[in-house]
Amino acid sequence: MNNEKQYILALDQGTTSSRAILFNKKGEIISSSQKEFKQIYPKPSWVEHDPQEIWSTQAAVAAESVAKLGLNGKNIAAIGITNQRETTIVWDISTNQPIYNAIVWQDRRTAKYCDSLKGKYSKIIHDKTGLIIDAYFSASKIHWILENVEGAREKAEKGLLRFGTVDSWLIWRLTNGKKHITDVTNASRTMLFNIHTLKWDKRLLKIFDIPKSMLPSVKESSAVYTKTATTLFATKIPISGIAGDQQAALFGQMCIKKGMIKNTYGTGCFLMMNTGTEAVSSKHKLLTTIAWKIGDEVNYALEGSVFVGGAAIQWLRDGLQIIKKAKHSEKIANEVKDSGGVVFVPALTGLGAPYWDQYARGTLIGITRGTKRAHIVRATLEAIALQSYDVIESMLADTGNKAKEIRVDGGAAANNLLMQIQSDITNVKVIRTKVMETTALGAAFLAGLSVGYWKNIDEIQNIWQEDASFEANIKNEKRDFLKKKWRKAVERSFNWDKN
Ligand SMILES: Nc1ncnc2c1ncn2[C@@H]1O[C@H](COP(=O)(O)OP(=O)(O)O)[C@@H](O)[C@H]1O
Ligand SMILES: O=P(O)(O)OC[C@H](O)CO
Repeated sequence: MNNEKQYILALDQGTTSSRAILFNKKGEIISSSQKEFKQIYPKPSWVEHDPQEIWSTQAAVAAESVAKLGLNGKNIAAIGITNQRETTIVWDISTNQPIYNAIVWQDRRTAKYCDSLKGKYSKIIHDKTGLIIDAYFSASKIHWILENVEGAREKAEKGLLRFGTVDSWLIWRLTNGKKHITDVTNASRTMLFNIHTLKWDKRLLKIFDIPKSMLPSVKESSAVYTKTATTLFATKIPISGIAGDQQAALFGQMCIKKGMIKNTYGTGCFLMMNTGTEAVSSKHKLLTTIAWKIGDEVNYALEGSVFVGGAAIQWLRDGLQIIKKAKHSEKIANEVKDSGGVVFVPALTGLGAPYWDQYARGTLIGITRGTKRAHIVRATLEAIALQSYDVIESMLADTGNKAKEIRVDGGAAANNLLMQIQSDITNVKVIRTKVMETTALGAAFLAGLSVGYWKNIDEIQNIWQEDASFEANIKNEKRDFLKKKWRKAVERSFNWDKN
């Protein structure tokens, strides 16, 4: 193998776009391509994607990222796959066609069905899967397809249907229908997988009435699973890493030791803490999930998601129209030294972890005649940090750990003031990584490890680099004051939309 001309190709299939990124040995991006695809909203609260478009955009960016540097398949040492999680695709192996659109993780059509399971099954499902019963996860979406797509149930009983999260679907296509596999991280988001035994769970399959023949075989996150067919690239390339996008980001941030935390500030904020080889059951409504399995060792994580993170800044821009660009929020918020008593709870779509109140609504409170635009913008940055703090505090309470640092990435992590506020409020050092594409980087690391592109995790750890760090710089009284006001405001946002 000529190492100088060998790269790792990461396929990052996200909720709004498909990306392909080529990394070199130093973990640097040498090429990338991205294509957005259609969001389909057939009814309020329903969200779908066209699985064929997921595949065609992903294949197109993969080819483009390689071709634009004049490279070809021979220059790719391995492919790593990372993906939007929970999104559910069911296809028919006799036609090789999906029988319905992909039902996206955000889709709420199965909320009532999930509610009907709660009384009887909450504990057993939580004990086995680490998850809280919700329409978010794949199981109820598969159930819906089997119940609502004509002929689906009969086909499933005959063994003709396959289910996959997006990683499985991409691998099915990359191998021309030869491999039906997934990895433990994606399996752990289906609500059908026992995260302790690492097996599909018979009882859960019965509860959701799903035949086992539909499910992929479950692999570790870093291993040579198969090679690509020669349709996309003329050469057969090993596929050797798979992880759901938040888990891949945790790995890309090299949060490999127990207690390490990452926060991705995108539309929402996705927080994860590595809990080592122990699956910690949360007392604060966080999810327990598999971080990765490498060799025989499984690492677990606690996860908490904040629904509205950077999206609060989008709302200032597009809804209130008090800023022109997201990045202006930093300069404007810096015009004032604090929010002047204004607190904003951006519960625009309810509140996620650790509150889980779907009826909470946005609450802007503490306004006086002296309130200016800058106070509201600053309160919005504070809100992103305070929501993240709530999740981190829950993680620390669940584990008894002390946080040494928080590693951050995502679009809004570019905002230095937000990062400073995060450190001030949490009283923990915040470290922004140099390669902000940590999700793709994580998938590349997992793929590169199993083909020997990188020798071991120690070698990868030396690649990970910090861009900037932020240390807490406020007095305890001010921190306590901010938290106290925040709690008061959050309470006022609860249940607002309930009759
Ligand atoms: N400088 C900034 N300050 C604050 N928020 C920002 C900044 N730049 C981008 N954002 C916010 O970050 C989000 C985009 O981040 P990104 O990681 O691309 O999100 P996603 O992957 O969820 O689409 C948007 O919600 C945007 O409002
Ligand atoms: O595609 P993203 O980055 O919005 O991530 C989606 C998550 O995996 C959903 O759980």
